[in-house]
Amino acid sequence: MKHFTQFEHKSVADKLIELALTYKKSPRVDLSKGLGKRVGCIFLNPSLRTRASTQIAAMNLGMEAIVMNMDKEGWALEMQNGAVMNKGTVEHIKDAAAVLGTYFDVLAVRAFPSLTNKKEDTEDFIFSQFIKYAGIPVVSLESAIRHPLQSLADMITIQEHMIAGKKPKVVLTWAPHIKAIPHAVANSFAEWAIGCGHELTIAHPEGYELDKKFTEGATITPNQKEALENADFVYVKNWSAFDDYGKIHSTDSSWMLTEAHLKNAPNAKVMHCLPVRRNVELSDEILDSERSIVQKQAENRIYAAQAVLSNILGG
Ligand SMILES: NCCC[C@H](NC(=O)CCC(=O)O)C(=O)O
Ligand SMILES: NC(=O)OP(=O)(O)O
Repeated sequence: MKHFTQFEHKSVADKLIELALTYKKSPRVDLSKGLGKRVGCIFLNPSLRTRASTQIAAMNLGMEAIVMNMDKEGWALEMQNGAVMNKGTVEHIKDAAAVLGTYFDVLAVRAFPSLTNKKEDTEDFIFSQFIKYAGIPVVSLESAIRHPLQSLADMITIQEHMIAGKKPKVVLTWAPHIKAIPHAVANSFAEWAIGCGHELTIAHPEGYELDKKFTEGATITPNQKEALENADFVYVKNWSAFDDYGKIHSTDSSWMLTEAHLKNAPNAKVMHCLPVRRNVELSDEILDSERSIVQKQAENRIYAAQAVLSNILGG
């Protein structure tokens, strides 16, 4: 594997899930694999899970991880080719990424969307600049359009909790939020769930259609109640409008998932990537109940990252 940026193929996903579960049983079984290797974790946006789990994953492989919170402690990066840099930006991505490429064996990057420039965001412009100029393998720590390490952890978590021999009904439901939120987690979850062969239903209010390239193969409905019937896994997530790019069309609190929403889904496990706005997206009663597997997802972020780094190291 060169870069890790998106779902490639079910066979690759299956191998990564299997390797992650091996590491979960014996986290340090490959402790010598990454000795002498370094991963640079570049954050252009905040993080709790991705930041810590990627460092732990690297340490479990004997790698050194260096984290740079570029949004707070780095030079302001210029992304536009040919820019006359006489304003706020200090260093061009061409120069910065090339330097990072000489310091590290693997580069891991978080670069959220602007939610104002649809063209640049959908092309994953900023993230692609790192791939273009670093010259080493690049891992996505959430880009403008995808969050593949989250989705891999989600697929591992579903595999661990599904009933053997029963094809689970997986539902991705939109939830309210107070802010305009990226599409990356929802896009990626759809891409991986469909790619891994799960039966996926996506429920959202009118106006919240996701980019079709991620949702082909899913059943899409504005009827949350119907979607939730007999669900086995319910992934709760807010996203802003995609067509009317980055806008908030609804804050309808009836979409917040509560126990009452799940009366026809007695076995449903509830998922969220975290951080979650309690009692806005999801109720306390669900998050604090046996239904919630959000902590399992967060734990699996370590082994997802470890499987990906191990695969990139090769051997
Ligand atoms: N990395 C996981 C989620 C990141 C981002 N959440 C946020 O921006 C939450 C911000 C807030 O709640 O204020 C998202 O949903 O795409
Ligand atoms: N789920 C997730 O990516 O969390 P962080 O934003 O805290 O890294």
